[in-house]
Amino acid sequence: MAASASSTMLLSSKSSRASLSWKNQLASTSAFRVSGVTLPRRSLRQCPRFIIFSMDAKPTVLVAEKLGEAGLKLLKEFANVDCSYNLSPEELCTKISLCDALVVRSGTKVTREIFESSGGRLKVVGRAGVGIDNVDLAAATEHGCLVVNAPTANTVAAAEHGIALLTAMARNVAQADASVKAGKWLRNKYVGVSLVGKTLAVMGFGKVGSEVARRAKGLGMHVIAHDPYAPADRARAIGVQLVSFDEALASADFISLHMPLTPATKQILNDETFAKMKKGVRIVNVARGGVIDEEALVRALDAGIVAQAALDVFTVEPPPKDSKLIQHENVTATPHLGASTTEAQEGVAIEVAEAVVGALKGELSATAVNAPMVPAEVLLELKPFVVLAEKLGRLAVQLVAGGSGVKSVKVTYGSARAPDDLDTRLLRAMITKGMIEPISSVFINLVNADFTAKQRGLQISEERLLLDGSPESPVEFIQVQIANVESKFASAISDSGEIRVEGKVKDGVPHLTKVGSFEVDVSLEGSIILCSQVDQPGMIGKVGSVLGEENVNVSFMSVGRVAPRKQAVMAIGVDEQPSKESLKRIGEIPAIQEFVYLGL
Ligand SMILES: NC(=O)c1ccc[n+]([C@@H]2O[C@H](COP(=O)([O-])OP(=O)(O)OC[C@H]3O[C@@H](n4cnc5c(N)ncnc54)[C@H](O)[C@@H]3O)[C@@H](O)[C@H]2O)c1
Ligand SMILES: O=C(O)[C@H](O)COP(=O)(O)O
Repeated sequence: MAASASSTMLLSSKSSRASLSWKNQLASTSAFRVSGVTLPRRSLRQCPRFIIFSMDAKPTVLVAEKLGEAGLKLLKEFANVDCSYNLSPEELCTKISLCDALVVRSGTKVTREIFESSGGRLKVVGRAGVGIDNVDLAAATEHGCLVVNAPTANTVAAAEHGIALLTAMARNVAQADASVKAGKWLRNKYVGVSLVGKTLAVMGFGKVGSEVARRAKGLGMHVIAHDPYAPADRARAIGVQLVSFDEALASADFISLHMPLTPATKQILNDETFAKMKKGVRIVNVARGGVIDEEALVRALDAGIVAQAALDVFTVEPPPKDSKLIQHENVTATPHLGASTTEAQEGVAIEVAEAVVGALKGELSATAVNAPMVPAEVLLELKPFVVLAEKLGRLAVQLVAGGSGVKSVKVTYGSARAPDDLDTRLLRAMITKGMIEPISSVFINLVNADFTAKQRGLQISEERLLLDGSPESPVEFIQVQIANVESKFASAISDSGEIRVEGKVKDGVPHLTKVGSFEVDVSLEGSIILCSQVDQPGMIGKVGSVLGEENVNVSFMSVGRVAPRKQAVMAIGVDEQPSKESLKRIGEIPAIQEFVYLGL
């Protein structure tokens, strides 16, 4: 098999200029990285197509917002880096078709138009921070683009800023500072409130929320938290009680917001919920502006329900200059500074650069936002089965008669592993890839496999068959069945009426071991010819000599039969594609009832 036909990278695109150039370079490359492991070139045939990347190629990374030096250095070691800040949406759309990865902070909207304008070249979006609400994840997934973020490096900075706002608000630091600078000395006006003994409700008890809680306890506050998804024992461990949303609102003197902006949290603080709060409550928001209905907050401030608010984030950033909220005397505002410490920015830059480089190298990222995370050791173990899965998908779909329309696919994994000890997402993605790519122009990868299958109305159900024996190998066999279709090779229809192909990995090489109800054994390394006939002597020789005359090398031959001299299926592995003329001659061999050539 030609290297260029089987080699591309994790997130490549059929139409990508970059992947074409990588493919060209692959032809002269002697080693490849597969999920962090360097493989010799001859291992290519056994590698899943979407996790290979040529170490010689240099992708292009567009850094659209200021990134810490250490991160830039990491990116430059691996890629051509274009730092272009303050691009207009139109300029970004123009540039993106020349880029394999894009790195942003919260200031760039990564819209559907950007993915569409990339022409399939954009493989990775790196968000140098936590929140990915500025990235159209659905569009990224549809375009097979991986989104990675930097979820941990700015946690402490955000928590510290939350505490800074909490204490500054309670003591009117910002307002008092402005008044002193204006030549005033208003000691009575800026009398604050104490924190000790007050109840703080942390809304969203994730990374930042729990760090805020820890620090607030150090200030002597009574801390409660609301988070429908947080484990109670994690809260208990730092002396925080998890409470319902309404209970948090009703009992808090201070509310600090730390949830992501999602459809469920959008404007979660609104007229109705402000009405449930203690009069004189104080609110801190270092999460996202959109979780507060800002007009309702102004009303609540005017009504004295909310005594003060300290806000780092806004629905529109920057907010309009004449915003009533910003201008409100009881509001302290900062320009989205939560993550802006020197330390956090260096950390975030390194975290995102590592994730982007890893993704471009074909490693499955630990910080992937729109793809399942498959740990490296699982990936390594599944590698040969991943190849098998794709090839079975390719075989199965080629056996479908034209006009049948594939709707329902059942995959059975025979395994001695406990059910929760086999992660099949990667295998499912490869079967999907094998089935869809030969019949469409879409390039399938782990990011878009399930989405694309769903979009095409392809239902893939999975079943585990628990086998006796050693669970050393993750999978004993994989069976792919396509229901409710006709086959162009009738013998591929099983006793139960579906097209069925089954395969195993033998000595690291994928083999086809069943077609319909016939047992065969042929290595899935080249392409395959399947013939059906009544079992009789001389058939292998007849077909072999037609192929030999054309110098087509036969790599494997195997005959599966119901019983001696009864119906049989002959599977022939070939290294080269036979000509139409040779295939016609095979079909004309009198004993052959039907045959099909299946490219892999
Ligand atoms: N201002 C800044 O510069 C800055 C810096 C860092 C993070 N952030 C923002 O802070 C927020 C939290 O970041 P994180 O790193 O802690 O994220 P995280 O994912 O660790 O925590 C978010 C928590 O919110 C919880 N949550 C989800 N829906 C909820 C709901 N309806 N009600 C209550 N809780 C809910 C989740 O269960 C999770 O525990 C994000 O919005 C992030 O973008 C802002
Ligand atoms: O979600 C985040 O990480 C913060 O909001 C930080 O955003 P920034 O990278 O734009 O500072």
